[in-house]
Amino acid sequence: MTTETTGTAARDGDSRPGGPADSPFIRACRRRPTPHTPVWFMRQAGRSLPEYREIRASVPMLESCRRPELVTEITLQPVRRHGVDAAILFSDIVVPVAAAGVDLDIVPGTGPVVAEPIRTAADVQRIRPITREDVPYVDEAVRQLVVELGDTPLIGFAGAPFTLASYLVEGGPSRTHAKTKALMYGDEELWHALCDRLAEVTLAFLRVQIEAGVSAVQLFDSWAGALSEADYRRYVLPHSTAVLSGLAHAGVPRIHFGVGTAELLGAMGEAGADVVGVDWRTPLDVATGRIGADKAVQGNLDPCVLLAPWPVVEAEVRRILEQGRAAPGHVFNLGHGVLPETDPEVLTRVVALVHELSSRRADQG
Ligand SMILES: Cc1c2[nH]c(c1CCC(=O)O)Cc1[nH]c(c(CCC(=O)O)c1C)Cc1[nH]c(c(CCC(=O)O)c1C)Cc1[nH]c(c(CCC(=O)O)c1C)C2
Repeated sequence: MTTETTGTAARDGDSRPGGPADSPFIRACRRRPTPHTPVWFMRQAGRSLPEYREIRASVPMLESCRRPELVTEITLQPVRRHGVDAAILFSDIVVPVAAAGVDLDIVPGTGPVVAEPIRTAADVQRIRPITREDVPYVDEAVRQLVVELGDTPLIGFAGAPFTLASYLVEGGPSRTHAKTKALMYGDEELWHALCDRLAEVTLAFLRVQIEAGVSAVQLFDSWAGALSEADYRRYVLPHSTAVLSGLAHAGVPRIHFGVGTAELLGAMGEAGADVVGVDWRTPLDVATGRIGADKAVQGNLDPCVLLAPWPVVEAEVRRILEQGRAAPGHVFNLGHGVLPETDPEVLTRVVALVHELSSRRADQG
């Protein structure tokens, strides 16, 4: 496939049988009928896979995100092993922020750690706007992957302004997001300036991935569930809307995900999503009632259930498929990322089970 044919305009009308745009995953995102319920797993590339641990043993996390040949290999691993319906680019939400000039590292066993946290207007100015030249390795990896994946769609992603702001203001992972909220409530102008800048970086990063050929994008606002709906609407929604509505004409479905967001599901849909990710706390039929019939849902198996005996896993998969029927489109996934201690064979079995149960139902009409 040439560069021209992977462009947005071509993909928009590209629903030729067999192409990624006609895959069960993209069809479900667009609320079209599918031969089976598509399934992929957040954090499907990662420490649950021995082949991933082997590659990463000698390469630090951020460096592995900057080496296209490693990104390609790691992204493909779960597709080969599990037969999932979509690949997700191997990267991290802090990759574009590092490219924007923020000094940070991803520390094993901890996560992102920022050398000098962002807490003043001058700090915000240290976050530069980015272009493709700042993330050439992402552009290159996506182009390689689109060729390697053939008919399997590739999901691009980025962190949403609130979740990124939390790492930048706290300086690292936080349970309470206390410093972030103190800044948000204490200096609303500075808060919005920070989120404006992060929305700009995020939008640019997603556009690079779309130009390079990803078939869908997911905006991770993992920690938005820390806020009330009123505060979410006031402090966060405008910025996530700037990102998602900025991609309204990009021709790819937009997935919006967070954890603990039962009260925010309606607002997260309003931000301009085609698909809303739901964690395990809200049944998919209830979630659909909150999100509305004009959006698909993604989720929502509790990642901890994968550590239980198989009959428990099987019963939960059946329940979620059943409740997912209330939605106009359902992408099966976990409610959050795969835990490192998960047996990868269980993931493979879940993919087969989702396909088997849902295609039997499709056969019956
Ligand atoms: C595999 C991995 C990643 N990031 C980190 C790791 C662990 C590094 C290691 O192997 O040591 C550090 C890494 N990066 C981050 C964390 C979380 C730290 C915390 O608890 O705050 C860790 C351990 C921050 C991060 N990073 C990400 C999020 C949003 C998703 C989520 O909520 O889990 C968040 C919050 C996105 C992310 N990060 C990653 C992906 C890969 C694609 C896939 O899903 O297969 C994705 C989508 C990759």
